Amino acid sequence: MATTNLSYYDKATIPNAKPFRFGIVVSEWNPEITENLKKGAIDTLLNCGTANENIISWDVPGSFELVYGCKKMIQSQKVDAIIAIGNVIQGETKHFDFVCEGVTQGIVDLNIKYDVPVIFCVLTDNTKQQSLDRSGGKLGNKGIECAVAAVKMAALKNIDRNKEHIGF
Ligand SMILES: Nc1c(NC[C@H](O)[C@H](O)[C@H](O)CO)[nH]c(=O)[nH]c1=O
Ligand SMILES: CC(=O)[C@@H](O)COP(=O)(O)O
Repeated sequence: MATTNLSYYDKATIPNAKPFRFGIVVSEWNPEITENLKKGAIDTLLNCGTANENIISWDVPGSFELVYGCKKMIQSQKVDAIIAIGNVIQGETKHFDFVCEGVTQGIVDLNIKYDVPVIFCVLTDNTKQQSLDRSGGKLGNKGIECAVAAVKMAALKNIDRNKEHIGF
């Protein structure tokens, strides 16, 4: 059964994003999809109070390189959360499986190793239509969903700071 719409959120349930700085790492494979995911994410971060100058975005060649790009961003930038954006579409061979497995486990590993939440915004679809439907189509935009997750996780990361300062 197809998923529910990915784009609905209630701002009242989301911490104020003003204090936070966000990283976005974007795969250049399937740019028609990943650029829409990126736009949805940025629009949502701004709508939740993030200052434009507090969003830093890097591109990497493919979803498999998202792991290294996120690691490099964690090591060199002061960010409160990172959104890893990619789109892997099934081809003729098992390559899809290995790319998806690699980026998935790699992002899990980053969340374990470092104290910066990395949000999994990678569409792993059987067809391009499934990707279109989830990047601004009839099922919404996963970039919006992941930006909301990034704001909530940034607040959790800073839970020990003054609570009213981060909107609890
Ligand atoms: N087929 C897709 C790829 N493949 C490229 C890999 O991500 C990687 O860049 C390459 O194996 C070199 O290390 N990447 C996607 O993001 N989406 C695809 O559909
Ligand atoms: C999903 C992919 O990795 C893309 O490179 C398609 O690969 P293939 O058609 O060779 O399986």
